[in-house]
Amino acid sequence: MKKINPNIIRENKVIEIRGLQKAFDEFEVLKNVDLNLYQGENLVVLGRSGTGKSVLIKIISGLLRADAGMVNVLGQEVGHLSPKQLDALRLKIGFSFQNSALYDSMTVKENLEFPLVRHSKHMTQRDRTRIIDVVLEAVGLTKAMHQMPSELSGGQRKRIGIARTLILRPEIMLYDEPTAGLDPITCIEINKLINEVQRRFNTSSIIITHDLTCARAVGDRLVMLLDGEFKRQGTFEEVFATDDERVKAFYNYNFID
Ligand SMILES: Nc1ncnc2c1ncn2[C@@H]1O[C@H](COP(=O)(O)OP(=O)(O)OP(=O)(O)O)[C@@H](O)[C@H]1O
Repeated sequence: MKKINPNIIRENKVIEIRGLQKAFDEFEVLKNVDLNLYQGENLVVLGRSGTGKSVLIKIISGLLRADAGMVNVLGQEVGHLSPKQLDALRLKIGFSFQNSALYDSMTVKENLEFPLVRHSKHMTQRDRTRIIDVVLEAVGLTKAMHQMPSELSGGQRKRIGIARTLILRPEIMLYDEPTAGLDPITCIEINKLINEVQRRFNTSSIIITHDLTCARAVGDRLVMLLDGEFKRQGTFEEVFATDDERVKAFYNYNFID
């Protein structure tokens, strides 16, 4: 189980969502979502397939518009931002997606350089190299600097994907299924890395996962989406201390073979 994280600042909500609703035609995916992400916190979002976790992430990052409710990210109401303001906000959010989508024709270094060249045009080559060194060291892959993505294992690619996300020093990290498709030992390494990123880069994170071992290792707090609302929240033990069959089924799926 994760130790108590002393770096969470509960007075400071980096994400605040109230009464969020989103439907596609008749299908109400998010019915009434309230959510806080506190500064320095790792928040795990659990939920069965199709419950709207990705829709939630897309609304937070302004890729989808909510039908109703308030979504405030880093002090800004996402639904009220111009495209330019949204782009600026997105630079403060790091996305780590399931297929870390590295450019296959570029070396690891070139992959990491790409966001810097694009978004920090006035940075010197020396500063770029320094930042690349910092993030590669943080993910434990300094030796992979000149390798091609095809020469890396799935776990290493995941690490480089996280390094590329960190390179612009985001305040918020969004991890979508960070351990999907990885073997159990590599999962443990990625869980450690998620906690290390939180500690070292002082990020606040939302981690979407079905993997309860991951949830227990990285989550300071967990929330579970059930029928379009967050009906359970707390520590791992608190979330699963219930007779609700839907929650029990989720637990049993993970821990009983
Ligand atoms: N752009 C869209 N248009 C129509 N329906 C959509 C759209 N995006 C998502 N949905 C529907 O919303 C529901 C929730 O989708 P979402 O991708 O958020 O699920 P999820 O909880 O992330 O699932 P998974 O764990 O499988 O990724 C699904 O039924 C999906 O078909």
